[in-house]
Amino acid sequence: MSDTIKVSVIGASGRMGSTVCQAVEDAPDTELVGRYDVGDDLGDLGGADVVVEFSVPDSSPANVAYCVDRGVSVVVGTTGWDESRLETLRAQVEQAPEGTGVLIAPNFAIGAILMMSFAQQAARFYESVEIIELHHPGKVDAPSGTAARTADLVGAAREEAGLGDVPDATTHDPHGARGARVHGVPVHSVRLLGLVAHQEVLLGGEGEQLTIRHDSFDRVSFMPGVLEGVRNVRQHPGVTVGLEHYLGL
Ligand SMILES: NC(=O)C1=CN([C@@H]2O[C@H](COP(=O)(O)OP(=O)(O)OC[C@H]3O[C@@H](n4cnc5c(N)ncnc54)[C@H](O)[C@@H]3O)[C@@H](O)[C@H]2O)C=CC1
Ligand SMILES: O=C(O)C1=N[C@H](C(=O)O)C[C@H](O)C1
Repeated sequence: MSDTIKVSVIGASGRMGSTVCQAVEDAPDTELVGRYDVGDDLGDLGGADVVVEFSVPDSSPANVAYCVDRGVSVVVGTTGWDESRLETLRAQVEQAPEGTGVLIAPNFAIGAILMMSFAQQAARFYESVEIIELHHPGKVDAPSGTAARTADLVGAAREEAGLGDVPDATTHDPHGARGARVHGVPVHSVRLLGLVAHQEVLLGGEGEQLTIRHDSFDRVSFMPGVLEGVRNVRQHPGVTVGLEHYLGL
């Protein structure tokens, strides 16, 4: 392997993809060799060592499979990777050339990764928990991948601690005002002009509340994490979910 990592970006015209192209061009140890967006022939992926994929939930699995089939490791930021999609991907990676790695990260911002970890740690101490995620109105998926992952981590920690359902007397909710339930955790999605990506985890106990909040004010907040993924994905063969596994968290 040479020192410079050749990187192609799929979804390169999008909000995230274009920011990633700039970050790859600016970093001293990466070279941008391909930009692909909807309708483009992925061809030989520009001869990339690593592909970064930020497209849409319904297209991401096919894009990632294309790379994996060719033994090209992928850093995936696109959301929507539920357990059944992950299972299919794991089977594809098993058939791929040895050493192929895929990193699927619902959120690359260090603060968001810490927020999820803190929420997971705190979950067993509180009877009540709710998640509020707030994003720009251009976002196509709800709840956010970060909120879904946080709810999974918190829900699993609650189960392990023997906590039951969150206390909630609601019996009449004709408009769905109590939000969605993900792994038993109420999740509320806000879409508002001016926002980028924000989340609060509210934990409530008798006479107290703990609020864990993270804000991404700019998409540059995701770039150190994306580059960390690019630099390390080939040393992590197979499928890894969450950048925390590369950070020793
Ligand atoms: N993991 C993370 O840290 C973050 C993840 N995201 C996720 O990244 C994804 C993209 O977000 P944005 O950039 O804001 O969306 P966007 O809508 O600005 O960009 C998506 C791009 O993908 C392209 N595209 C659509 N279908 C395609 C296909 N079949 N092949 C190649 N390109 C295709 C679109 O033309 C567009 O240019 C979303 O799933 C979002 O939730 C967003 C921010 C951070
Ligand atoms: O679409 C976005 O913008 C974001 N998507 C990811 C998600 O769904 O969690 C990460 C971050 O919240 C920004």
